[in-house]
Amino acid sequence: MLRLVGEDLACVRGGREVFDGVSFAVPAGGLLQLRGPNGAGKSSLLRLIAGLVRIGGGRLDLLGGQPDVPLAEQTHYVGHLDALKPALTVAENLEFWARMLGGGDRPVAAALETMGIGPLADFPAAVLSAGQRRRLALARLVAASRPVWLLDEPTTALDADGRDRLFELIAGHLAGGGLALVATHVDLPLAAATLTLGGRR
Ligand SMILES: Nc1ncnc2c1ncn2[C@@H]1O[C@H](COP(=O)(O)OP(=O)(O)OP(=O)(O)O)[C@@H](O)[C@H]1O
Repeated sequence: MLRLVGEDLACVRGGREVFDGVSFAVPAGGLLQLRGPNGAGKSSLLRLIAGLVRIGGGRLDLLGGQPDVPLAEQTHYVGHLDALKPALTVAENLEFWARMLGGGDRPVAAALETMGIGPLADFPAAVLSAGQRRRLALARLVAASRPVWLLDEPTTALDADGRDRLFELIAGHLAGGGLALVATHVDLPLAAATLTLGGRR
């Protein structure tokens, strides 16, 4: 069974230790909520798991995953920067991401519908509002399926409908045997374990 295990993890950025001694285990169907004050290292931990920040110490393993596929390629990381190409349409942006992520297994139109932005498919991404951009970034989760979701403040800019769609998406992912780590300052209406990072500034 799938299980993401971090043992005694350390992270150094810009020559400064952000955290050390961080351990957790998230099983299939599990949600780990990352809490802690600004600068505690929540984003750094997600980026470390996504392979975007080097591991400074400790071990990180995805047990029961695809042994020949690097962990980073089994994760979906949705960060603060929505990383959209403004000149492309909403649908083209998602097609681009689905290809990048090796997905395409689910139709782009359905992924846009899931986040309630189907009618915006042919709009240039440049004209989207902050909440619409966030919905498009989250639609990537649907367009390409990966077992480990790493979501950094995913509720930012979302209205109540957007949040409901996001929570439904996460719940469906967990019910399907995936797992998720979510850095957030708000309480999620989903059963979750909590990992609180300290506050070295
Ligand atoms: N690219 C970087 N280079 C050097 N240091 C960085 C970099 N990014 C973040 N840091 C530092 O790492 C520490 C942890 O930052 P991080 O963004 O992981 O915290 P966070 O818990 O997600 O904070 P927030 O709640 O504000 O989003 C901070 O001290 C920050 O200055």
